[in-house]
Amino acid sequence: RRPKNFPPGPPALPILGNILQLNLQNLMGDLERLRRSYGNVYSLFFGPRPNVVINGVKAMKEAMVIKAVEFAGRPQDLLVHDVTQSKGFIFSDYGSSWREHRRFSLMTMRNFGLGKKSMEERIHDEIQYIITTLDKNIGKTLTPQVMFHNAASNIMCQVVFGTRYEYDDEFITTIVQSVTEVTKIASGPWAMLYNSLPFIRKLPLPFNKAFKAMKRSSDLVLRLLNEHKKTRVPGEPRDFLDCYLDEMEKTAEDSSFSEDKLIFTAIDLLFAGTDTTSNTLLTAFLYLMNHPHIQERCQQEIDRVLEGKDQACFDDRHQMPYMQAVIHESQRIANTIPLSVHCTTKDTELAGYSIPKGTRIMQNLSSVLNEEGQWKYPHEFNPENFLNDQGEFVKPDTFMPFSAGPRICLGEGLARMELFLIMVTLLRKFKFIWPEDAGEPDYTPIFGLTTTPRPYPMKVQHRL
Ligand code: HEM
Repeated sequence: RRPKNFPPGPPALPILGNILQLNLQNLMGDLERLRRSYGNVYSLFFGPRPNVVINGVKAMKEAMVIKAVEFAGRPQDLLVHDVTQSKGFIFSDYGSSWREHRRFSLMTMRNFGLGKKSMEERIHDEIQYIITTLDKNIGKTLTPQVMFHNAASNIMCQVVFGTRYEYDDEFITTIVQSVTEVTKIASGPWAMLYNSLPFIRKLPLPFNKAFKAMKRSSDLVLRLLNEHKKTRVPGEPRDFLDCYLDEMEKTAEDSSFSEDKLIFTAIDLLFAGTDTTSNTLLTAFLYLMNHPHIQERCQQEIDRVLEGKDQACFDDRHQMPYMQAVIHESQRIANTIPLSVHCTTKDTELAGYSIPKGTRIMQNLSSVLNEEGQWKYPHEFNPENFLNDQGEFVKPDTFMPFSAGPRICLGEGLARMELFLIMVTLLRKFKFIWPEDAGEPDYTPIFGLTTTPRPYPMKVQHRL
């Protein structure tokens, strides 16, 4: 039963709640249908537990920005939480451990050059590997999925482990495969059932594969951590692992920093920073190939601003309003994380409804990124969504692909830098062409924890 003055929603069955009425493979269509019936704030039962779904920018801001702390928790009984043994950072609840780890991670990434030149150099180094791959494929048709995935993963590996890996390296392929497997299970129907029906958790069902896959990853990171411990010089950190080990020595024994948490925080960063950035890049190039006039306009702006310069730097974005608009529009359309799960930290109210402490909250970010009435062209790929009448770049409040409030994406700065430098450098050098024999592009993405474009082919030519 819904508590008093709780957001409305469809009638629910005992034990199962609403799960039989939902497409557990892809919730997005159902969430939109229910929004039309019940409004921007409604509730659904996953098993016996009520979840409040938040849609649209108005309710999203009230929850995530105005009542920030009240909505900043994370549920502690989800599959992803159990798979990371409650030691990860992304799924940790609002509290001192999360706060200390968030502050530490942000500071460490900044010190490693986030927003500064050295991080730009690391990204440019990795771009050279993308260029080599593309150079080898001039005139041929390639599938860019693995290339962008490896590039994004290597940038994170440099930050976290201080090294990049060859694309066929066993360490990185095992981690990437395991993380992909966990992600796939965690966003599929078995995770929904695990999260909804606690009594099935001990049964030998397919969600157990997620635990095995995570164990493979954590064993590998532990191996790397042990190597780091042997070779590190205290006070002279080479990467995130070293910084964390320094921090553990500085802080009291009862602090929230521990080797176990380091392992899962490292995996979290790798996971959070790989699929997200690579899927956004894949979406951007899919649309740019099929909108050649937009691609050409980007290239004209890039050529003009970078004339006489060896390479782009992140500050060049201020001179590139059109490119900025295209990147932001790609992120809007990519809808990379369509849903984020939070939990209330105290009894609160939203849109006039009462929501008790500990209620699961589903933040439908997708509903904001294509909300009618908020965008000039909510349902089409059009950079004009981010340009005013003078052709200047403007970022509406409704642009929330990184979420908002205290749990806003920790890697926003890094992701924005990667997207800008990678897209500008590649568009300057290459022309991206949709192969003549590829048929009509299929823009319908594959739903998951991160939205992925369907695999597609790409042709490249040199421009200069
Ligand atoms: C285009 C790329 C990216 C997008 C669209 C994206 C989006 C998001 C979103 C929507 C959230 C959930 C926020 C919430 O629950 O309210 C999130 C959280 C997070 N992201 Fe990203 N992200 C991207 C790249 C990255 C990168 C490169 C990193 C690496 C450092 C990263 C690290 C994280 C972490 C650690 C969290 C959890 C924050 C917390 O719970 O306090 N993300 N991201």
